Amino acid sequence: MSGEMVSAALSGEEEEEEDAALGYYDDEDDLEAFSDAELGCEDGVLGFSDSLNGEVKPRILLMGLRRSGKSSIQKVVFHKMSPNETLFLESTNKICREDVSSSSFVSFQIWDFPGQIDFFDPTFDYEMIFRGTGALIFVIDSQDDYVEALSRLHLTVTRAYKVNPEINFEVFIHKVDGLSDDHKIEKQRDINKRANDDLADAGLERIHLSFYLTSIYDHSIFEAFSKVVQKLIPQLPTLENLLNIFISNSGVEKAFLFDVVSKIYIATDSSPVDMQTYELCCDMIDVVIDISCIYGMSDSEAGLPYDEESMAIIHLNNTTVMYLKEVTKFLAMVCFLRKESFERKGLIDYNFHCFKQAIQEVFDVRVKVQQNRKLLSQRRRSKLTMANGELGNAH
Ligand SMILES: Nc1nc2c(ncn2[C@@H]2O[C@H](COP(=O)(O)OP(=O)(O)OP(=O)(O)O)[C@@H](O)[C@H]2O)c(=O)[nH]1
Repeated sequence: MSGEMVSAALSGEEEEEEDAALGYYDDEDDLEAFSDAELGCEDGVLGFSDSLNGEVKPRILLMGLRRSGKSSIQKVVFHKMSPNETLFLESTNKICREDVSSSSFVSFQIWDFPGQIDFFDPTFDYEMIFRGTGALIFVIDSQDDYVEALSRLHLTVTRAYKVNPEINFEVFIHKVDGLSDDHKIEKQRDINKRANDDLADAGLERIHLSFYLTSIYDHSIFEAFSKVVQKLIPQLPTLENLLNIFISNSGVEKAFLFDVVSKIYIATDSSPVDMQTYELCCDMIDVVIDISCIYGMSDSEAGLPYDEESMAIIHLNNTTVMYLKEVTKFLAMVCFLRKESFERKGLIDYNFHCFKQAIQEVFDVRVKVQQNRKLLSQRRRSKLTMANGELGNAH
């Protein structure tokens, strides 16, 4: 009965285009607007002008003073580096940009600006950088004196806002692992107040800053990143709704949609998230990927050992079952349910199948819109070229 309800609610088109679904987020074909020389970049994987890609793959900048922890955050979240190894990371001496986009749902760029370089130098095109940005994360080292960091935050935020008022400004009060709970709250209150006072003095109180306490030594950095990314996903309400329908019809207590590489959750149902549940999900993803890496791949294979066959079941000692299943190339669902509910695994799997189809339909719409816009702009361009040609002949 419940299965039918879900299938009725979720199913739409009959055809299942698995390959298309798996390739939703590939945006390399669309990177056309700026040449590498204009961008001053080294690897050339960039498409600032392409706002559509920005919608499907949220684009995020990570900025902050020297040694605030930017590279460490990137390495720990996206490269599975252990926090202790970041002690040996070398400081970046020039403006350095790195893309994290090929293996994850999250498209993410780190702009590492060494302290002494003025990135508002007229030869440096900051307008172009901010124009295509969805979120700007500014990292402040909470264990250091943060007066300079706050003035740079103010400068960065005000300039960025002028270029693109749509940017979400996210402040990571970082390295809080060394602080007591009271001290953490006190730091957050102080930084929040000073940063907002500076904006008010400049008559810019409409700029909204969000603050997070983070550390690479626990899950707070993943949790904060999840919240930043979720704000940039236009399909979020639909994803949440689908997860709500799925859990209520399957006897599941909690379900998360995870980006497997980064362990960022891009959506969850509307019941509250507690940190422990989230940490368990992260641990489960680690176990699945690590075991698959060691035992699931042949020597010739490369890349992430994660495919449509990927799934795992873990029975906890408190009668809770954790169930992980592949949704797309980058995404997995992790759910929590009671042992009794798991006896109806057939129903859960059927509902999951409907859920997966619905997710594909959601992203299909985006792909179609993207393709239509591309076609339209191509037509416009060729019309313009023809008109110019005719004008040239008339002369
Ligand atoms: N205690 C603590 N130390 C951290 C944390 N994150 C980073 N660090 C340390 O901070 C130092 C600087 O980190 P980096 O990641 O190199 O900082 P960065 O901002 O990239 O520095 P530049 O490349 O100079 O701009 C390293 O020794 C890290 O181990 C954290 O959450 N807690």
